[in-house]
Amino acid sequence: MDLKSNHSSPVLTDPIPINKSRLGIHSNLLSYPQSGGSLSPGKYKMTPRKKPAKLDDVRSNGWLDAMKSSSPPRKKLIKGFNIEVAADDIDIAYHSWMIKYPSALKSFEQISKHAKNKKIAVFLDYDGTLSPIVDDPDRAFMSDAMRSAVRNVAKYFPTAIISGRSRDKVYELVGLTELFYAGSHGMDIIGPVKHTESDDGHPNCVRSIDQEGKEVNLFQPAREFIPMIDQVFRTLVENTKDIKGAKVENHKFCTSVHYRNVEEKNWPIIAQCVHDILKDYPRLRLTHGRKVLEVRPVIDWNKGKAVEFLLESLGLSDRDDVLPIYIGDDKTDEDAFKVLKEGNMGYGILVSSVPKESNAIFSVRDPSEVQNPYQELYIRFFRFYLVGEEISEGIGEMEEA
Ligand SMILES: O=P(O)(O)OC[C@H]1O[C@H](O[C@H]2O[C@H](CO)[C@@H](O)[C@H](O)[C@H]2O)[C@H](O)[C@@H](O)[C@@H]1O
Repeated sequence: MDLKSNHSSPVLTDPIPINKSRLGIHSNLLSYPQSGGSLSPGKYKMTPRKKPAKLDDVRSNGWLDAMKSSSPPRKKLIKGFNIEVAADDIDIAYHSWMIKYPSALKSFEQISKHAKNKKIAVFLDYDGTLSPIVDDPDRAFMSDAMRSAVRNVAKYFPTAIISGRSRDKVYELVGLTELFYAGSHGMDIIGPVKHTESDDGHPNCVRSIDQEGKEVNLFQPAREFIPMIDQVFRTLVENTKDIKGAKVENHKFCTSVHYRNVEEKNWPIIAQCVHDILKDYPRLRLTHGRKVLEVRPVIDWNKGKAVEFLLESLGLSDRDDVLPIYIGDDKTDEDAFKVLKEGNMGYGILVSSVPKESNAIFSVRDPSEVQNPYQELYIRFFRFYLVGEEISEGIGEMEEA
């Protein structure tokens, strides 16, 4: 992305597109008045409803299907027979899927060779990638071993965390000062100061000071949505308070409604609460995560754009000698995989224990498979870059450095 020539804000201004996919519903359900579009705080529509009027919207528009498939069950049922498919069958399906998305562990040699004489930049999602998925989002901790692997790799390769959580929260969870952080799906980025002309005058980029007292660039393309998101967050807390297990998080530039701990029979109710909010706020839209509904501004910004922004800030864009690697596990990471794939500029690695379509090139099964090759990456590249040793051994054959 050329920041110099692209100084326009990613915030979509008037006319606000009535995007059917914003609500994910058929056009005849979009006859609500376009109120709430103004960003003036006095004009927010705040009509907390205890109970959604009807559940038909979310039943007919595919939300429930998306909610059910957002974090697949461990065991599959054969439709109509209620028989569990044997673990072996699931393994066979997984192994055939891996022909299309080969294991990053087994492809290490190929990745390493392609990385020869290139500068690697590493981008990491947090939940489901660095930390295992757990029931309570407040207890999604990464292990010390994972932290140390990330720290070691970041010594040699610029590394950024790009998370759906707020930047402060993900920083608190990771706790490494040597990384760059992008929160709220890339809508809140702290990146390096690049002392070039392209820094000047970007409307959403300001100089700031980080926790270490270092000068940094703070990029917040959805800044004007902060009060709106806060109001939506508060309304959602109020409207879901009687739904057992529901949890709402405020990430400053987006808000998440978790249904992992909600009984499945109540999923339509939670979906309808979110649906009703979106009807009142046409400048917000829905995205799906793992057992979570996320409400965010209708702006042309996502994790893929965040990767491009960070590469540009690091002086690593439009270069043949750069190899970005992005590791992530959910739908929001697909935007980043797509940027790398379409730009033919690096590798997306999907973390998934079940087969699913992706724009990633490689796969790993779970966070433990992120950590091991990560450590391996460090050891090998340390030798390769600093000691000049050829990369020839197969993975797993390495002794500890
Ligand atoms: O972009 P990410 O760093 O992957 O963040 C995406 C969401 O992650 C968190 O929720 C997910 O992880 C939780 C803890 O394991 C789990 O309980 C939840 O079901 C998952 O959806 C976070 O709480 C969300 O706010 C993020 O948007």
